[in-house]
Order: sequence, then structure tokens, then C-alpha cells
Amino acid sequence: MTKEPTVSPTPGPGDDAQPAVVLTGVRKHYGATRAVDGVSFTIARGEFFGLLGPNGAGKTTLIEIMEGLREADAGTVAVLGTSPWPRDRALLPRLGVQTQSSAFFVRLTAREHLATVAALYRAEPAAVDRTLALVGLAEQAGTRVEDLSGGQRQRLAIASALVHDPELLFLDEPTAALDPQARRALWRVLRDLKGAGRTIVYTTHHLDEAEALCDRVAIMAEGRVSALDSPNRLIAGATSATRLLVPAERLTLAQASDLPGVSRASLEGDVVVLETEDPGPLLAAVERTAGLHGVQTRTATLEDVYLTITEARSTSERSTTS
Ligand SMILES: Nc1ncnc2c1ncn2[C@@H]1O[C@H](COP(=O)(O)OP(=O)(O)OP(=O)(O)O)[C@@H](O)[C@H]1O
Repeated sequence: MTKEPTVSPTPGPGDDAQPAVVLTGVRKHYGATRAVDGVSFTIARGEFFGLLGPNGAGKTTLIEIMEGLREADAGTVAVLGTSPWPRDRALLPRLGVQTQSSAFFVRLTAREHLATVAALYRAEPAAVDRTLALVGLAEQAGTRVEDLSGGQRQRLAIASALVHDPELLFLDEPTAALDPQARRALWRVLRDLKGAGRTIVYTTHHLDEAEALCDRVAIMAEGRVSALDSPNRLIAGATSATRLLVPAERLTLAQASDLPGVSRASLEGDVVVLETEDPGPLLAAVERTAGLHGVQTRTATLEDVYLTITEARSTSERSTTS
């Protein structure tokens, strides 16, 4: 993924003032399982919206409802101003969908595969090579799909979701099989898409990725939205603690606990982790006791917020069921 051709700036048809998605009280139960249990939120046009949550939280069910692949049991769903259920043929070309289990024509080359997808959507033929270049597959255009690596297939799946220039893109863990370089390259592609006005609904288990890319994230647990805001606001609202990481050979846990302002001290691998609300005096004390060489400071991340929310949720579930 070296080249980064620009994305066509033309937004698709539709009213840009209208939200991309509006969900109100959406529910979906499978027998006794409340997969989606009363979800309401709005996704603005042009927003990069992350849907996060542990396995089984209800993300896929909710996305399939938005895509028009499943009917909600209750609530209302509007996607680009229309109801996706029953399936609306006029809506389908305005959506781009990449899933974990994308189907490929494996005996075709990457270009032939994408040309077939483009023809299904009646996209212009020039879109094929443009989209292959966009996802960094220009050099593999003549390679059979069955000979592509896992990460290259992942990029082809994204190209297949993009080739018809949709207004709203659903990307389900698109970087799951990518190496770190390819992952960062895809981040740039996704930022370009957002810059070109596309709305992106994104699921990922990479919290650093959600923090770097998403305008807002919804954290789901047990079928409900437990938190919804920008990553920065979620982080700022969740904790003010700073963590100091001190090489363990220079500070014992007993010494650490006696330092001023330490709210918690623990040993993680070869570092002692000190949590504090007041890093200034603690840093000075660490300098006197252990020196500052190799000491790192960490502020909270979206991953900390996510773990706090999802662990609190599963703890309260355990206590109500026991
Ligand atoms: N077709 C189905 N029939 C019965 N139960 C289902 C079905 N699909 C999902 N479920 C259940 O609904 C709940 C939510 O599943 P869902 O796949 O929506 O979660 P998810 O957040 O996408 O999980 P993951 O991160 O593992 O993909 C789970 O308890 C799951 O077992």
C-alpha cells in the first residue's frame, strides 16, 4: 500500500443535511437472547462512527439491521433517509458493505473480481483500477484472488465495498488481518474517504485504531449502548489518573506504595506501574528514589475507558445473576 490516489470528492445522491443513520429504540431478540436491547443513536453525514464492544455485544446484529439484512423486532431505523427493511433496491447502491466473511471469485484476478463487482453495481469501468490503487493493490491487479495473501484479500474486500462510490460504508474489522504497515496505510485511505465526505460505520477490536480514526464511538455491551461520545471526551470523562512506569529493578512495590500521591502500585512485567491523580510531586519523588532514566508516563487511552465500561457491565451482570 504505497500509493494514495485521491478519492472522488463527489458525494452521492441525497440530502446532505439529513443524518446518515437514525436509530430509535431498536431491539432484536433471538429467543431469550437480547442481542440488541433498545438502541438509539444518530450518525451524521460525513461522520466516522465506531461501533465497539466485546464478542456477542450485538454489533453485527445492529449493523445487519442498518444494512437491511435483518428486520428489527421493534424500534425505527432510517438509513440515508429511508427504511432499510423491507429491502430497498434503491438504497443498496448507496451502501458499501465489507464483512469478515467476504465472498470472492477466487479463480479470477483481483482486477477481474473487482470488475465483476463493479458491473453488478453498474459502476464505471475506470473505477476498477482507481479503487485497486486506492487500497494499494495496483501491483496485484493481475494476480488471482486465490494467490493473494490474507491481508491483500482483506484490501480487495474493502475495494469491493468501495468500487461503486457509496455514500455510507460499513466496515467490519477491516484491519483484522493486516500487518502494522498495511494497517497504517489503510488508516490513510479511510481518512481520505472521510475527507471526501463519506460516512463510515466501523467496527474494530483495535482500540488505538478507534481512538485515532473515529469522530465518535458507541461502546456496546449486552445489547445496549453503554457509552457514546468522541474518544477524547470519553477519555477525559472517565479518569484523570496518570500512570508512571518505572523499571522494576530500580523500585520495589513497597517503596512505590510509600511515594506521595500514589493511588495504586502494581508490578506489570519488568515495570512498576504507579497510578496518581497528581503526577508532579510523584515524578519528583520518583526522581529522588529511582532516578528518571527509563521512566515513562501514560495518560488514559480509549482502551482503558473501554475496559472499565465493559468490565463494570460484566461484573454487574454477574452480581445480578448470582
Ligand atoms: N442468528 C442468530 N441466532 C441466534 N443467536 C444469535 C444469532 N446471531 C447472533 N446471536 C446472538 O446474539 C448476541 C449478539 O451477537 P452479535 O453477533 O450481534 O455480537 P457481536 O457484537 O457482533 O459479536 P462479535 O464481536 O463476536 O462479532 C450473541 O449472544 C449471539 O450469540
